[in-house]
Amino acid sequence: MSKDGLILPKDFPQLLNDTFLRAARGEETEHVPVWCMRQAGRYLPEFRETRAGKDFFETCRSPETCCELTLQPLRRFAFDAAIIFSDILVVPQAMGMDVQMVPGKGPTFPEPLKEPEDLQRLQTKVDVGKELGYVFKAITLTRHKIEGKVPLIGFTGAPWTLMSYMIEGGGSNTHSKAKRWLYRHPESSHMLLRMLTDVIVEYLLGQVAAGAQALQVFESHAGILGPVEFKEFSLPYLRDIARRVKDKLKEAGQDVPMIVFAKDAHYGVEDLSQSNYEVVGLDWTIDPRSARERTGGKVSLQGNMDPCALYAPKEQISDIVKRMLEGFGTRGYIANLGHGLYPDMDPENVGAFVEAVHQHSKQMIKQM
Ligand SMILES: O=C(O)CCc1c2[nH]c(c1CC(=O)O)Cc1[nH]c(c(CC(=O)O)c1CCC(=O)O)Cc1[nH]c(c(CC(=O)O)c1CCC(=O)O)Cc1[nH]c(c(CC(=O)O)c1CCC(=O)O)C2
Repeated sequence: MSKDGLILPKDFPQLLNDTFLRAARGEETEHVPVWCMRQAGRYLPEFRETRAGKDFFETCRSPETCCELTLQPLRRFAFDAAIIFSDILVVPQAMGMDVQMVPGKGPTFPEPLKEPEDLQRLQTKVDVGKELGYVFKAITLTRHKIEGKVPLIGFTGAPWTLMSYMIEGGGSNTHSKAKRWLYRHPESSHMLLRMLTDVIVEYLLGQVAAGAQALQVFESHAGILGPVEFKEFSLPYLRDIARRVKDKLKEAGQDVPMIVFAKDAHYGVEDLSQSNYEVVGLDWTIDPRSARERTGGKVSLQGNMDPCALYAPKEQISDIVKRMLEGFGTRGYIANLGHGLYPDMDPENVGAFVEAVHQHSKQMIKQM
């Protein structure tokens, strides 16, 4: 245990494939590592079978089921990393909000935050270990059961994305209720973003203590902000999270790569590459070569094939992957989609994507 009480993971099986971790740190690899956001998900028949008839958040609270769902895609595909099965909305729940996953509708908050006074409904001091201990248990169990095959990624939603859900009460096209707060109640907005940041820092540290070997922060709703609002309401909190998590981990002698994925935040790529994250995740609307130029070799990059390219015939997927690899280059690069897998995707095409990344990148690296 460190002097600050961060209990470090131990006694886990030895890691057999560290390609993903090396790529995150910009080190040499034999092939480009690949994983997919939402790789444990509804596109897999075995996922649908395990989830059948069970409430979504009940599933999230069962460490055994989360472990099983996390491992399912690894039994089919040669992914180079796994991401723990959970959801970003467990954080608002830990802060005292009721969140339900309504089939066919998605996340629903029966009592969203409407006015700044509603912040009083939130727990000010969240006991993260108590409220989110089930995620930590799932991580520890999965770290054992994964048998060192690949590293396990922990994750969280970023403050702005969670704030927008808490105010909108669910998904939204305009996010106008949440953005209204930014323009009308900037101080209360900052107060909520700070509260979320504090919980997220503890949550990520808890995930590492439980066994997470990398961390991804999802700012899924970055694109709804303009550059000015992004710099005020998203970026400072993303930076603060990485700095505080890294400072604590350093004290404990731990070095865990962190990935920031701010979807549709084209304008923020330069800033994100200087925000204490080792890896910047990209959606498919950014050209790989321009992302490399704009980040100037300061970080590794992750992404960014259009998920819909998985609807293409397999040979075409292979060509698209080859083009993407040529654009990013093979060093300091983690192949992924530009967003999560959709429920109607064909698992065979996911397999073709993974195979194409490995095959083309091995050839490219050999020819260097
Ligand atoms: O693969 C894994 O093991 C983890 C998968 C995972 C799930 N949720 C998230 C992840 C991490 C990852 O993407 O790899 C994270 C996540 N949940 C939501 C968001 C925001 C967003 O989509 O706007 C994110 C961040 C990543 C992202 O940007 O995609 C919020 C959310 N959670 C669910 C839904 C409904 C849905 O139908 O997808 C949403 C989006 C609502 C909206 O605003 O449009 C529920 C959900 N979470 C996960 C699954 C499994 C799957 O994808 O099939 C689901 C579906 C519900 C179910 O299984 O019944 C897991």
